[in-house]
Amino acid sequence: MTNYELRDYPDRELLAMDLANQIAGELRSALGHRERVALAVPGGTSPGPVFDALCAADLDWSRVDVLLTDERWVPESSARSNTRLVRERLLTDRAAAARYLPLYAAADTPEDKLAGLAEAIAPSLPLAVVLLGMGADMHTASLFPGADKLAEALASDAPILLPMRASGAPEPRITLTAPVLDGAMKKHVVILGAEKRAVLKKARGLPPQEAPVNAILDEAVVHWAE
Ligand SMILES: O=C1O[C@H](COP(=O)(O)O)[C@@H](O)[C@H](O)[C@H]1O
Repeated sequence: MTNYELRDYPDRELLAMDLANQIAGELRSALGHRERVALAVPGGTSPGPVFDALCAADLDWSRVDVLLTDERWVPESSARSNTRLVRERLLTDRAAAARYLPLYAAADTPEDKLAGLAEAIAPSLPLAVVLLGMGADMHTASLFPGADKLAEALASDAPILLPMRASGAPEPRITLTAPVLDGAMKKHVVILGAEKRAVLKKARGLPPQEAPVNAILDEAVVHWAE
């Protein structure tokens, strides 16, 4: 059974401020022990307000590597690009000094660029901090229930990155695998709204093949607001 802490916030604004402060504190503390540290963040609809607060945090961003937990295989010009969200809302203000490690490069499929993208990420691992989201179908990053490479991505010997295709995802994806995400020194999950809270409860006890979010929940902190 996964063991996580659930923090309730009175509203989304307080959640975003408090979570950004926690992540900033964890990055500062990690920078006290290592020359460079890595922060992985999700795309989608939930993390924007956290990014808006985190980008102003007073820390040595020039020693921080920022990467996504997963990317949709679309160019940055697409409104669905997770990179676009990160560039517009996280890599601004003080955080503009961070180094961005992309999970996308122009090519028809993720397979075309997989090796090079993974090679660029490898020296930054393990992640100091990961922030994840969760979809209403219990996916996290691009670990979707029923996805073509889910079993490979959940395996303890999974590579750093895998391409992923799933009926719940309109385009091909590329994702950090479960051991990379779960191996982060600090893990946070942001979920918003009553529906996702009920989904999280329902996920309890299910195997990660059915509820992929369970692959990363152990010892994570889940931040929730209505
Ligand atoms: O497609 C994705 O979905 C999840 C959840 O997104 P949300 O909009 O329901 O918050 C997200 O964590 C992931 O990074 C993204 O690629």
